[in-house]
Amino acid sequence: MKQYLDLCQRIVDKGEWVNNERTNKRCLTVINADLTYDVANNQFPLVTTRKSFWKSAIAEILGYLRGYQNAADFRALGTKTWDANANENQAWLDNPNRKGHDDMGLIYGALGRAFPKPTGGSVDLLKNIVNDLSNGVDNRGEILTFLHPGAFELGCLRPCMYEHHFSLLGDTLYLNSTQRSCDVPLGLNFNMVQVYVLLALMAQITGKKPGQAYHKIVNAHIYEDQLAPMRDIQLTRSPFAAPKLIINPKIKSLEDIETWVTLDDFDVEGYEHHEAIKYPFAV
Ligand SMILES: Nc1nc(=O)c2c([nH]1)NC[C@@H]1CN(c3ccc(C(=O)N[C@@H](CCC(=O)O)C(=O)O)cc3)CN21
Ligand SMILES: O=c1ccn([C@H]2C[C@H](O)[C@@H](COP(=O)(O)O)O2)c(=O)[nH]1
Repeated sequence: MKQYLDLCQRIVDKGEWVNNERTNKRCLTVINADLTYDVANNQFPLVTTRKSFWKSAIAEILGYLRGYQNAADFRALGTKTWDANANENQAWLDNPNRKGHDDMGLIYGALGRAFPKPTGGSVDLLKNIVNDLSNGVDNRGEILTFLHPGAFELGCLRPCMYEHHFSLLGDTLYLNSTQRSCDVPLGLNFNMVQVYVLLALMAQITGKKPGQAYHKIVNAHIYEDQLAPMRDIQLTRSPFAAPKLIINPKIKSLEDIETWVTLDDFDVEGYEHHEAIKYPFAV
């Protein structure tokens, strides 16, 4: 939590204003931040200086792992967070590749679960990684990527957290996740949860011990209409201790994640938080 607040404070104190064309808003911006999550000791990086809707964040990452590309599928899992990007962004509404209401196009898991090969056909990156790790193999390239520059015009948004690289040292699993663009008041709340859950879940289904998760952020920003609530409300609050994440131990395979896992299989213990803050969302 301290590292999150430090990043917010750094943006407020040292950020530079950058005009963003896609959203037509200005963003107070810094370049490069490195966050670490202690999954080994179950220090769940949930924001406590406002109420965090952690179940929505887990629904998003489950949807990515399942290869979803439709906002209705994300709603069925328990989050409405993709509705606006699927249905309210004019550039995507005008894009001839959009296949109707709720379509998000070729994004995130839709790419990572069927990454097109230059020679034809596709690779299920996630399945290969799970197979390797389950067999104790780390080929130094256990990379789940959602980034395909040739597919940008086929999706409603380029992936923000675009790469997850898994590593084994003995029977301990590590994760390095990379994010190109980060809406710190809204998105990062979720992204910290997602990096943590991804390592915890992958360790559980491959029979490894979770170690640390390292989260690299390149462009970290606060939109102009989010600055006052961040600076004048959230940053004046004192954080509470980190809660614990409980994952149903019956989740044992990638197939479990693909078929029956729901948000009921996740719980948080000891979550003390301040009141919710409603931050504006830039579409
Ligand atoms: N501008 C922007 N910021 C983002 O963080 C973001 C995007 N766009 N587009 C793609 C996804 C969607 N994400 C979202 C979308 C909405 C919320 C949001 O409204 N959060 C509220 C309430 C969540 C709830 O009730 O479930 C919050 O207070 O955290 C968060 C992340 C993250 N990503
Ligand atoms: O997981 C996510 C997804 C999105 N975001 C934020 C980062 C930016 O504010 C927007 C995406 O806009 P781009 O113009 O494509 O950079 O969404 C996030 O923080 N986390």
